[in-house]
Amino acid sequence: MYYFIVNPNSRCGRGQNTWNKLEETIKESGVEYEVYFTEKPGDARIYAGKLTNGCKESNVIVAVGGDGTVNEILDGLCFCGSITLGYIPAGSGNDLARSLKLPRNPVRCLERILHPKYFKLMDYGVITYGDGEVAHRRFIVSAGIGMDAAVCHNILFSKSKGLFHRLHIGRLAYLLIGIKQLALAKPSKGHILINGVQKVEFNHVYFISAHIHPYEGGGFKFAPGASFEDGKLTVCIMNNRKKRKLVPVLACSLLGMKIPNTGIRFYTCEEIAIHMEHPMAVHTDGESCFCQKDVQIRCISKKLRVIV
Ligand SMILES: Nc1ncnc2c1ncn2[C@@H]1O[C@H](COP(=O)(O)OP(=O)(O)OP(=O)(O)O)[C@@H](O)[C@H]1O
Repeated sequence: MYYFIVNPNSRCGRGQNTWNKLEETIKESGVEYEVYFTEKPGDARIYAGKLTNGCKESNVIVAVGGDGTVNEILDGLCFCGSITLGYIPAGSGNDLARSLKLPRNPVRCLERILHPKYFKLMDYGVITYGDGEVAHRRFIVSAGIGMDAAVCHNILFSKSKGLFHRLHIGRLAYLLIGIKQLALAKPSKGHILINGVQKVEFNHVYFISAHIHPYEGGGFKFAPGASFEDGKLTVCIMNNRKKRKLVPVLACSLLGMKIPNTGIRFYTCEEIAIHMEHPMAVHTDGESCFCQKDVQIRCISKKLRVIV
């Protein structure tokens, strides 16, 4: 059985257009399917939970939307039966699709899902945060604290996002908001604890992101070495006394060029605890986890079966 969970509002309405293009092909294929449309944030998580809770059958859950929709679905999944995830990108950033090199044409993506040849057992991450009531949230692409998350928060609440998408210059919105956040960003002191044993202190951290996949923020290749099959997080730490040194790092990440090694450090680990002296914005797959001083992030190895 195929269950499609569609965010009709992803990329300011593109999700609905994408679904309209897909539906005819699905009907023609004769497969058994059901479709669920999200109406608000959180719906995809609820649908994914209801569809998989206690289910022992072999089902395919197909996300139609952006990285945020896949994030919610992954977060809601119950891994009790044989669950396979399919993804048809219809978002703004589409970092997961970029990493998996999925076809841009949604019908071609659908055909791969209806006639799958390749599956991958993929890692995912879990971020834990909160002082009183501790929250856990899964992520598929990356989670981070600091400037990158502030950009995500800004995009989520930006009024001009819709206009940029209607003009087909959505990536420009990310870039402009990124430049604004870079201008506003204030570094923090902080430290990390890698795999519970290695402590590293930092004096001027702008952001720390932990990656399962190399890209985040709509095409910034912050973690070129990240692999979704190694059971490890690639952690990227932007730490520099001079803010201007971050500009070439950000430019090279966006252009997919080799990142200069001044101001950026990488670690590979199964888990990391991050402490910042000041509360900073936190994101998972571009979705807000508010502002936090402490977060723990770990990698769950090869648990998610995905059609690629
Ligand atoms: N019907 C809906 N109306 C408004 N928001 C929704 C709806 N369904 C889901 N959402 C929320 O929309 C947000 C963004 O969704 P999604 O990630 O799919 O699209 P996007 O932001 O355009 O793409 P990307 O994350 O790749 O940049 C998520 O936070 C999700 O919870």
